[in-house]
Amino acid sequence: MNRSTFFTFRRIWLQARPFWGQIVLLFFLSLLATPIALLKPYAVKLVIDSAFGHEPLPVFIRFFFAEGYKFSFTAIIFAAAALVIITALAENLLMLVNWVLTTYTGEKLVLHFRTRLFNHLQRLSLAYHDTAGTSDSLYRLQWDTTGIRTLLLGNVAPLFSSFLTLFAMVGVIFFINVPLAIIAVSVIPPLFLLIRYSSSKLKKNWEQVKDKESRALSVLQEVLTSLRVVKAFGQEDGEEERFVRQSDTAVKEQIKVAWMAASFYLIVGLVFAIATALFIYLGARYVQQGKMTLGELTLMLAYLTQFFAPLQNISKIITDIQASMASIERVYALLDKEKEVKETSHAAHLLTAKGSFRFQQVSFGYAPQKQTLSGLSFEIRPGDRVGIMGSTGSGKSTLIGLLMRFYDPALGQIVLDGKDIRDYKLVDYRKQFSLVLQEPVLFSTSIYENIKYGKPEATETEIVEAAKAANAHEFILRCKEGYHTLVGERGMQLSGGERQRISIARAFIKNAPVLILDEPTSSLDVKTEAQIMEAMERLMKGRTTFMITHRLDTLKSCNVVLHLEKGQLVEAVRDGGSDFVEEKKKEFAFSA
Ligand SMILES: Nc1ncnc2c1ncn2[C@@H]1O[C@H](COP(=O)(O)OP(=O)(O)OP(=O)(O)O)[C@@H](O)[C@H]1O
Repeated sequence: MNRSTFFTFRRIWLQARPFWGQIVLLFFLSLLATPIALLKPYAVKLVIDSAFGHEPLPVFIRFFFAEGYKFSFTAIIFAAAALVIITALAENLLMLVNWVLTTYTGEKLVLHFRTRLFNHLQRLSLAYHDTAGTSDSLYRLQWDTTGIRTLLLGNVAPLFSSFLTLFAMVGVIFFINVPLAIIAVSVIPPLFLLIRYSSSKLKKNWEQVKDKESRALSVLQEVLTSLRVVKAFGQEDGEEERFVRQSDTAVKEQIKVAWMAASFYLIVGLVFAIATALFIYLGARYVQQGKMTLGELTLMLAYLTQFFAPLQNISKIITDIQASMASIERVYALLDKEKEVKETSHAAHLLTAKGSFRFQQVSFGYAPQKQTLSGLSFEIRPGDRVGIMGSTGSGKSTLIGLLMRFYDPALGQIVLDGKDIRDYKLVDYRKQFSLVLQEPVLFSTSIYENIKYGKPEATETEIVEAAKAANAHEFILRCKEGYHTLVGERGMQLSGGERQRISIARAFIKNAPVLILDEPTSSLDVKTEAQIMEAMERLMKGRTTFMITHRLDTLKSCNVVLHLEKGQLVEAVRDGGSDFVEEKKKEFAFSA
């Protein structure tokens, strides 16, 4: 085991801390399997050597019989039959307890690991998610996390008990016959060399399989979440082909792994067969020469199979461990990704901000070599209504991303109420914002729950008030189940205007001092837009508002206008909104 594998094992063991008790108990239960395995073939030896032959009964069986019955034929075959039943009963009882405890511990272990990853994923920066995409994270969350169950319960615990059974078997067969035992044990060194060689290769292949499978899943996810576009462009067959192509590469990798594992087992089987052949040849000679009884040979042969069983188990488990380790390492690779926006050690609590912002020479780029925003400086007072305009790709959404601390500036600083925003607790800071997007995001639950999302402790009266303020109450009452109507995945069962009104109600109920509006009416018809603008006017009152818009008329209601081009602030106008807009209108008419 190299250093990094050892380190990963240590992390896994620490991760499983709440379940140490159960894991250790499972381990002890598995130890009971060894004496049972040793007792199982003993009944046949009793019948051959003691019932038909003249060997005395072993002490531990003689103990159960009255003096006169110790050597009778009936007593011996009765003892053999009883031994079969008792060992079978013990074996099955053990299996039952093992099964239940393994399922319980395994499911809890995975859930615990999955929750930790989910928690981390939600806090990873948007920059990470934008680059990695959701399906890879989903695959790691759903499939790779199960590696911890397979490793600790399906691999490591059985590995220990297999080793113990192996040692016990070695002891027993050496006790019965030394030369035969040497033949049996001679398979161990070549077997371990083989395991060492193939397990490192298998691990690399398993990593490839996981990677390819996660890519195939990403095609599925992309298509299922964009079905409208796929259907509209009649691309169903094309997408199917893309899915099959991606899945095919995963299948090819799987086949490679299967080939490697199967060839490995083939060689292992061959090694065992050669040892067994030698064993039978020598054993038969010993019986012929009277050096051992037939019962002993039968018992040795049974032990030989039982000696090979843990060895076979060990080789299988060590190769299986590679798959679990590949999965777990993928999970840890995600857990090790630093949350990009971090609080400073002295981050302060913030209850309700006044809402004044200052950008000081702020620069930012998604990639280190390319600046998306450069040297932005401006000042916003509490209650300002800030319109952000600029051509597409000029950096408006990026500016909002920085404002909400989805990203941190590479240079410069953003100050809220006189303090760098990095010096506030992140949770408190984000509570200062309400967000209304062009494409409102709703969750697949009821209208009621979607509004409540803005304030989980809200009462029913507050929810209805918020809906009224958002001009949403009437349409909600017209829905079949009123506030308890389900909105479908991402709110798809509602119209764009209805979704927007719910998202405004959600912003109302949050009652945050800063409001972000990202072109909230640009995808609506004129009548709906008027109703929504009216609700929005109410929402903006008394809050610092940042509004991204391409519409010059919307800018008229703003007292500050920021004009971005190519990541730079080309104009910042205060209290000249109308004149500025008229000027721009002329400019655009001229350039058109
Ligand atoms: N997650 C991202 N990773 C890398 N580059 C990005 C990312 N998001 C945006 N960009 C790039 O940053 C630049 C500014 O994008 P941004 O979305 O801020 O512009 P915008 O002004 O809001 O555009 P639009 O009006 O079209 O929405 C663009 O060149 C864009 O390609």
